Amino acid sequence: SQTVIRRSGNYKPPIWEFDYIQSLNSEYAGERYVMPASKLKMQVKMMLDKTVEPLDQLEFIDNLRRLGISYHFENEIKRILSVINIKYSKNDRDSNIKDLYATALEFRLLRQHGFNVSEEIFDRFKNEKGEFKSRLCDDIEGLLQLYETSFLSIEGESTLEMATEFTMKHLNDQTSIDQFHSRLVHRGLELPLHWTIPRAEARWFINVYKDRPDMNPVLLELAELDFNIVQAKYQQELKHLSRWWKGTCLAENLSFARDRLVECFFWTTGMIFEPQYEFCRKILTKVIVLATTIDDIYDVYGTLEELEDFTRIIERWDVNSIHQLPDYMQICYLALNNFVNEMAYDILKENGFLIIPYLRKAWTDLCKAYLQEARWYFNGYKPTMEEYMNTAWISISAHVILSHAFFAVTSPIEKEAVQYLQDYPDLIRWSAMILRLSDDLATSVDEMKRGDVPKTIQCYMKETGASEDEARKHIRSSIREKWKKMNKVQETSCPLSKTFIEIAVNLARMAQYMYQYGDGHGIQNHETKDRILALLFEPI
Ligand SMILES: CC1(C)[C@@H]2CC[C@@]1(C)[C@@H](OP(=O)([O-])OP(=O)([O-])[O-])C2
Ligand SMILES: [Mg+2]
Ligand SMILES: [Mg+2]
Ligand SMILES: [Mg+2]
Ligand SMILES: [Mg+2]
Ligand SMILES: [Mg+2]
Repeated sequence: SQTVIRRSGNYKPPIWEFDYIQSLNSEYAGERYVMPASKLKMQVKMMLDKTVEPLDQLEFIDNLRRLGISYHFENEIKRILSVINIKYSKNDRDSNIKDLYATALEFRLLRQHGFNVSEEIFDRFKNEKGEFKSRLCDDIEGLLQLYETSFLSIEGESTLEMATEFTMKHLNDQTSIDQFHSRLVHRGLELPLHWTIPRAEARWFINVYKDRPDMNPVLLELAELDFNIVQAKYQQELKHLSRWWKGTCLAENLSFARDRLVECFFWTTGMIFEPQYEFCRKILTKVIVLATTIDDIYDVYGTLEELEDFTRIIERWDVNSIHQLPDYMQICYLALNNFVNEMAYDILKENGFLIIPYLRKAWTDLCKAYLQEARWYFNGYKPTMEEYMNTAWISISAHVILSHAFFAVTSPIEKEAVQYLQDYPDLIRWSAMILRLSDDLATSVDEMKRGDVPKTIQCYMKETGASEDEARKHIRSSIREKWKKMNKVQETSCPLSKTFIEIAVNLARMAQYMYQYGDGHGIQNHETKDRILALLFEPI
């Protein structure tokens, strides 16, 4: 047979090997810190109850969120915000004129917690021409709060749209501000709070909060202790997953593929961080590591004929035909089949609901999209932007990740919600689009070098004649537009749980986090390595 030329991704071996992961052993994993942590939580609850001034309550809540410990106080926070919301909606707001800082903070926290607030509240800060008053330029705290709040906007909210531009401009111009605020400003301009995953914010804000003159030592102590306890939990989960991954032998049998177990697990800690969702993180890590491997089969290694055969067998879900496949595809197919059956068994046992048809559909849709891209590549066809995006929002695998997440966190499983999910609702689509756009910004230059289907940047440049820089700028503004659609979806009622919606939104956040400095997943740049060290391996 003719010699087959196979591409290579030139992927480096994993940074963290099996033996290192198995050696992880944090003192915070034991019982020793359970009592001290619960004592500190009681103290914080009492402090929260004793806080009566609305602005103090809002700042307290915002600090709890940014320190990563608000999940312990959800009921208290909901109660406090409900009371504030009642006053807010009774038009009391005009009586005690709040400054921009308090107004923006209140708006952001109320909207974040699902209360219905209108951007008209900011009209008071505009001049007769409808622009923000120039005197606001010196109000750093106000500008910063308005900036962060503006990222919660939905389409049509022109005041918040204008607020983003206005605050970005004046925050960039700032010269004389104190160290604490300049760190918040720099951080926010790099990645807005609304786009940041909770764990990353917690690790960073704990350090900044520590230096604040008016910081609350009990809050700081609980934040540090809780961060370390949760991190130790992650390490236990990672050790278990690393044994599973080694047991599949996929890394050595498919050595052309990315071997990125830790990065795949890291994705899941950004998507759902609360300790009790261990099962979900384990499922999602397996989904992402399998998607990464299969993606490399289609993008790097498989011949078109092999890929056609693999896709056909996936479509039929026909384990009896895999003897026709080359060895590397047989073992990968069986790993996928075993994983799907294992998860389906767990869910059938727990919920009495058979999910195999739904998982099959997700993986089949993914492989068909992968095949479409491979056909374009091998035939040298350059898709239009529309053709590309119609396939690429599926090939980025977000719908697979989120379908599995749904079944992992939803109990009982209602048929109506399952059907709603099967049609890939807007929430899935916008999260997938942000993942796809972020991924293409970071990975497509290397993908073009090695040989791959033209991605968003290349399609846009071909279609409009734009330069690469203009294409990147267009994609970044397109990401902001997708966020407005996602912010809208969060408001509309749908049969999906708040927990699941948060996972979908966090997937978009995690995409921007992983790809902020280039391909953090495949190329393992030092920024992503440092972030994984800080979030998964190094206690505060
Ligand atoms: C989890 C993922 C987001 C999905 C599978 C691995 C990824 C990191 C990414 O990998 P990539 O090769 O960049 O995807 P694509 O560009 O080939 O679609 C696609
Ligand atoms: Mg203050
Ligand atoms: Mg390898
Ligand atoms: Mg691909
Ligand atoms: Mg790829
Ligand atoms: Mg890519």
